[in-house]
Amino acid sequence: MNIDGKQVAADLRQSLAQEVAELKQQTGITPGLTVVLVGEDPASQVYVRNKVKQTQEVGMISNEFRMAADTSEEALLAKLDELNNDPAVHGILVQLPLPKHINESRIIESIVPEKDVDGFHAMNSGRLMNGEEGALVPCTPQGCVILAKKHLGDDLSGKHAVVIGRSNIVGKPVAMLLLQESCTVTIAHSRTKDLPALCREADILVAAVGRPEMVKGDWIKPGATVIDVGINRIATEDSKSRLVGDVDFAEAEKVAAAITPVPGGVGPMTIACLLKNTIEAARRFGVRPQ
Ligand SMILES: Nc1nc(=O)c2c([nH]1)NC[C@@H]1CN(c3ccc(C(=O)N[C@@H](CCC(=O)O)C(=O)O)cc3)C=[N+]21
Ligand SMILES: [Mg+2]
Repeated sequence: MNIDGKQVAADLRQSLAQEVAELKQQTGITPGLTVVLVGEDPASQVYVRNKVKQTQEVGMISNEFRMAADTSEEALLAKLDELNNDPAVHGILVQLPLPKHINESRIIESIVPEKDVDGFHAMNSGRLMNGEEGALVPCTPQGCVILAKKHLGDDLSGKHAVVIGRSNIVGKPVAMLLLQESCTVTIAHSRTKDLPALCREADILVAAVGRPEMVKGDWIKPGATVIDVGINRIATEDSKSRLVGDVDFAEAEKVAAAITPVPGGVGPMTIACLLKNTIEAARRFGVRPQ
């Protein structure tokens, strides 16, 4: 069975539009999301365009700043300082990866945690790790858990979740969320021994490695729930390209009980959860207009 992330994301955005309308009516605050894009990567530009469109569709304010690829770290920090202090901006997203001459973690830590809608700031990741209230939680991991629950129901307790990938953006935070759901969590990575055998133990398999179709059908336990985070563009014979996940979908769908497709799985959920975080930030920290 396919888990239809596109549909789940559309449903979520519809309820977010309702929340935005209520927040506006009750407080006069319109949630505002600002995306900062450094450089000209065409894939990033498509992604930013989708984000802008969907932000506006739910009734939020969308702003976009494009800076040249050779922008200095100081110039980017100055821009973020301005956005940190702008009361109309509730969420700030700096599109990653950044050009090599810019120190990514320095940039992430310079966003005030209250506006860090990616949830990458140490204050937010620390709160997530400590199980404290009030963390802004990374978007893709939130999307993964929502999609897993779509198939399995709200109670994930006792399930063995295997997460392949240990990035700060997906692997580590999704593992923390699944632990919070009382799963038994294993984090696997490039040095893991006998990865196929480990994956075969998983009730919930989250693939977040960025290697096209790496996870094969015989890595999957019959009846498992497979969440494919990978978005890999590969060349096709007709010299075009197509998107594939980290999971060999054709093989895996025969074995799994449920699997997220690529495209139309986790990707749309990431954007919907970004909007959700921005509304949350506006609700908690937004200042009523005078
Ligand atoms: N600070 C930061 N935060 C991010 O969340 C972030 C980032 N930087 N850098 C780039 C990656 C990538 N990413 C995607 C999100 C949604 C889709 C998405 O919606 N994909 C659609 C279709 C894509 C297509 O057709 O090209 C899908 O999977 O169905 C893709 C990619 C967020 N990222
Ligand atoms: Mg890795």
